[in-house]
Amino acid sequence: MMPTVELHLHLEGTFEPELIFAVAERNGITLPYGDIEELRRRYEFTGLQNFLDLYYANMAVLRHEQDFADLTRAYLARARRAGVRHAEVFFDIQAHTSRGVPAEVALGGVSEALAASEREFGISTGLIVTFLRHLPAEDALRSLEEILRLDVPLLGVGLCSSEVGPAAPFKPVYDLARAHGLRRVAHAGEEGPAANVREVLDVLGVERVDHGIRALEDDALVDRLVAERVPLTLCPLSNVRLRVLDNLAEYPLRRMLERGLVVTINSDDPAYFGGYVDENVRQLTDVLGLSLDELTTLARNGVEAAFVDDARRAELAAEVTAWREAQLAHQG
Ligand code: HPA
Ligand SMILES: [Zn+2]
Repeated sequence: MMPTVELHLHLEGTFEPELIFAVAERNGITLPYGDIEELRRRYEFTGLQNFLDLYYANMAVLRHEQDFADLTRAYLARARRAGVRHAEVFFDIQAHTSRGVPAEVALGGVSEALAASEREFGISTGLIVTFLRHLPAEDALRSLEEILRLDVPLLGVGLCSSEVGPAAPFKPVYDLARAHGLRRVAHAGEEGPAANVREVLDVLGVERVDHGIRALEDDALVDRLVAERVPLTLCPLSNVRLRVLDNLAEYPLRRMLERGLVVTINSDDPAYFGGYVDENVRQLTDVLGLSLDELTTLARNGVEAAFVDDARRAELAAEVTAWREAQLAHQG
């Protein structure tokens, strides 16, 4: 199994139908679907918004600290089987506080599970709180101020949800994050144009771009991303399911690698999009015929793009090299 760094993963997007039903039941909540099969039949999306509607509806059964811990542990257990060695996970805190779950309850459960991850699953972790672009930026700022007062280890901040309206109003959020030594990422160039990628780089000062696939529409921007080695966290199965692309065969991965973009493969919302990171890599490898060199580059890009210290980066890099050598020995 290829050792993998996962950098674009929404914890709420790992909420599998079986666990949704189990958590709903123990919380005394009746779901608007009769059974798991009926829920699964809704997993046909026409675009980002139509997916987000279901994603927000399902996460509303999460109420107690244990629910958030169970969600996080279930992801980590599955990620381990996918070869994930380091994960920087997104958590949509406002999607929980806005429906009355206290930030300390939601973050308490998530961070408890993340803190045990190295010991339980051998996966080092970091927590990135992602603010919702469809809500006012003032709400995000208040939310970050509240989180900073809590005793929760935080790696960074991000921005997600519908890619409509400018990102610029979120600048105070990113400035505050930077002042507190937090790392900064944002979704851009998924459904929105390349100009959105420029905006999060120039105005928010992000260090990685989540998705960013539509940056390809702007040659000068691509040159800049290459020159500055700004990583793009790609999510191939997500892009196909949300109709950013028609099918995986059209995925411009090889073009991006040949251009020298620091691209990484990730799963986004694997419970909704048909596969965890191993499945994303497997399907891309089958459809595009990725070589061992290309897979190695993808794995090394993940190591480069991770927000880890030098010691952890060296360990992760050594695992990739050991995997590559085992593959070469196997081929030879
Ligand atoms: O793919 C996505 N895009 C934007 N916001 C999201 N929140 C969960 N998944 C996504
Ligand atoms: Zn995402």
